[in-house]
Amino acid sequence: MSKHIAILPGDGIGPEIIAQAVRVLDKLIAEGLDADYQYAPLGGAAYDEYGHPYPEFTQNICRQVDAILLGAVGGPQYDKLERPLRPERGLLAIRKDLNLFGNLRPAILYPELANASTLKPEVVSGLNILIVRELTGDIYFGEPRGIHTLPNGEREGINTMRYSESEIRRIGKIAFEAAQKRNKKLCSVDKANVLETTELWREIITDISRDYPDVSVTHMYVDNAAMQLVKAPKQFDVIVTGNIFGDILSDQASMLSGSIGMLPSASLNEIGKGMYEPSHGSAPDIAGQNLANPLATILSLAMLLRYSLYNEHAAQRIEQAVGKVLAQGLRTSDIFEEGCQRVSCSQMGDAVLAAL
Ligand SMILES: NC(=O)C1=CN([C@@H]2O[C@H](COP(=O)(O)OP(=O)(O)OC[C@H]3O[C@@H](n4cnc5c(N)ncnc54)[C@H](O)[C@@H]3O)[C@@H](O)[C@H]2O)C=CC1
Ligand SMILES: CC(C)CC(=O)C(=O)O
Ligand SMILES: [Mg+2]
Repeated sequence: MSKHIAILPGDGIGPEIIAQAVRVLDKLIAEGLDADYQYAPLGGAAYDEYGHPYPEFTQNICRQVDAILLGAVGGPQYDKLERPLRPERGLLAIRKDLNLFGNLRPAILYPELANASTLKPEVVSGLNILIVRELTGDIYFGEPRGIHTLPNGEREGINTMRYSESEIRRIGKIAFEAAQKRNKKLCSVDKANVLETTELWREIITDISRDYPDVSVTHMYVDNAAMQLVKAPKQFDVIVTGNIFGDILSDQASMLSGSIGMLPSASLNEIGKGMYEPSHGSAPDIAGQNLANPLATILSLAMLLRYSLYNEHAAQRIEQAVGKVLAQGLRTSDIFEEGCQRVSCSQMGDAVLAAL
């Protein structure tokens, strides 16, 4: 049965990087992949067209399809809008609406990029970490929130960090199962020395660990985890953490793999429906210049094929094609080094297509 995909280009570099991933998808469809796709706006693009960052038009499409491929949202022109209308709220809304609580962010260093990392090659060579980030809870969603005026006339900003036991259990399960398929090491990252929310997090992860005796579990405070990721990143196999800590640590981990332009992601619900997007944002500083690295988006398409279309063969073909173009010495500016050939976003797309 044909699979349906929604393509949400979004804002900034979103349309440029998505265009390259869609060329790859087109080629797979032309060669027999049983899938079709349609476009819908999200974020600032949706606000411009429909007055809302996650309009009904997009909701109706995204609720029906099997998988979604997203570019990125946001841009300075939207930063003065009231919060509920901002692009980033559209992104949070679609994640919540589709219950995409399980965010997988693999930080893998392609051997050819060992020198692109800002860390010494011996610190990062062979790096292969999976960050499992909870995506629909925590301080990004907790109520109350807002900016209020206190009785003394001073303003106060409020956000609320919250996690229920069931939310922790379901992300914990995903992380333990992922660790079982890898090197069976799970590090749960929290701030249980200070925050009750994460005291509960640690208690529940410890409780679940009894169901996975083959996985060795450690717990680490987030400040130490940030330091250890730079000091000795290869000590980690799978990291599980909440929404805000995972957001920050995954950007940090991206630099271990050379560039944030290399880090794909999958956001899954309980029935395998997923939204796939690069871990980076809309990069307004380079938007419209054909400079962005499209590989994180192309690798996100590979994850879509693996986790929502159950087509491991096509996923591996894409990942191998990315390996090949890096081995050929082609580099967008973010991963460029002496002796390599600097290419644009669309030229990188050309090369991946040719290598497929
Ligand atoms: N998932 C999403 O849609 C996300 C959206 N955002 C939004 O994106 C906008 C910009 O946010 P920033 O904090 O600047 O983060 P960003 O990730 O967009 O950019 C950070 C830096 O990385 C570079 N960069 C990012 N992706 C790249 C790529 N594919 N190739 C080459 N260089 C790349 C940018 O040029 C910039 O220098 C904001 O409006 C923010 O809210 C931020 C993070 C995630
Ligand atoms: C709107 C933000 C939570 C997006 C982001 O930074 C991310 O998902 O990594
Ligand atoms: Mg982020």
